[in-house]
Amino acid sequence: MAVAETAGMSKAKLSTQEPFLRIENVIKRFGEFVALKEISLEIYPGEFVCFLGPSGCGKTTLLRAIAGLDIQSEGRIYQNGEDISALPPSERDFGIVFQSYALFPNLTVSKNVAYGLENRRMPRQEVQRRVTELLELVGLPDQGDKYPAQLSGGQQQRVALARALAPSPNLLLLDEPLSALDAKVRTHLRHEIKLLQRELGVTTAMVTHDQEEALTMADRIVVMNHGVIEQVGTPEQIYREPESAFVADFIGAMNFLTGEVTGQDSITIEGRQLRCETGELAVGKAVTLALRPEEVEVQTDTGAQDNSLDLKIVYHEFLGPVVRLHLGWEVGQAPLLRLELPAEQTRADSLKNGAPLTVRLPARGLRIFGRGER
Ligand SMILES: Nc1ncnc2c1ncn2[C@@H]1O[C@H](COP(=O)(O)OP(=O)(O)OP(=O)(O)O)[C@@H](O)[C@H]1O
Repeated sequence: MAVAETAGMSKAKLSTQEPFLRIENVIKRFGEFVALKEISLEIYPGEFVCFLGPSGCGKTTLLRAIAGLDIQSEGRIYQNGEDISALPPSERDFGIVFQSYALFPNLTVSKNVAYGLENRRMPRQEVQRRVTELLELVGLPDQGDKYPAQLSGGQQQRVALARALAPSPNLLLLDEPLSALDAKVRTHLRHEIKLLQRELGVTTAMVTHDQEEALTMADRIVVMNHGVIEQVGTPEQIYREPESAFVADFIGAMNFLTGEVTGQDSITIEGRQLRCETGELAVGKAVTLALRPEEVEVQTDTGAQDNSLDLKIVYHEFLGPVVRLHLGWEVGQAPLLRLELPAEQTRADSLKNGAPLTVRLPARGLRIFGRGER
């Protein structure tokens, strides 16, 4: 099925396919406030796409526009080649799961799952067969006669998923489906939803503000901020090649250093010269350098090396498997960099606050953004 092919598909491959969902210049206003500012996006058959961003960035508004629950103020939405821009939700082809399970409390689990099918006047026997199939699919084969209040949060969310999938929609919309659950259940269900989505091959868009959720579940992540899309890419692209300082900061941990361009391959930070590809940037331009903590190298051999800095441990935190070090010029000053080292490879006596540490900032890891972009 399309899913196996879509997972990890390259950009080039994706663009040769017809998108299943095409969002074109969508604007959504609430009075004076513009929640979505000309959003354009294509989602391909069988893809699992996550809308990720901070609170208020517009991800739920975008999902609701796709569902027709909040019609966009401008722009068009096409699903499977059909212009659905003005269709009411009842005439669109999707299943949706909300954060709050939104099950009918007075109906049994089976009746909840059957709800959409009975509305479509499916014959009773067929409804029963489908409900049994769905409950098995979500791992609740024996719970049909219970009421929602008799189930745990995770189980209720499985029922909500079964209900959304019952009419075999071609599009599954998930609005923070896991955020009300405790951490262990969340991680487990994350994996199960992903497996189920692959098995069914249903095109899926999920809203989340949890970057780990997006990184582990999505084929592609749409990073949003203030009503615009900052970047669209595979989890790896988003993590390794952030296109803006916002994305670099929002996904994973990042060190930011302020500096100034001094040549085509050099930058200074606080008077120290670093080798770094600066491309077309003008000499004198103020920039922000970004480097992941795991890209900072501890220099053990003596002798001057490119891009090395003699720093001190300003403070450190023991996190079990790793020790997080905050490094700066002097103890008492704001730290400049942070990095993590495996706890078992670090001697406790070498980790005293104030202890000197020489680190290297490899040129290949340094990303440059214009100052003030964040
Ligand atoms: N019905 C509405 N009336 C007025 N403003 C709204 C309405 N719905 C959303 N907004 C505003 O639009 C912006 C985007 O809201 P949206 O719910 O899409 O954000 P979000 O990214 O999903 O955030 P969160 O993670 O907090 O749910 C917010 O500033 C919100 O206050």
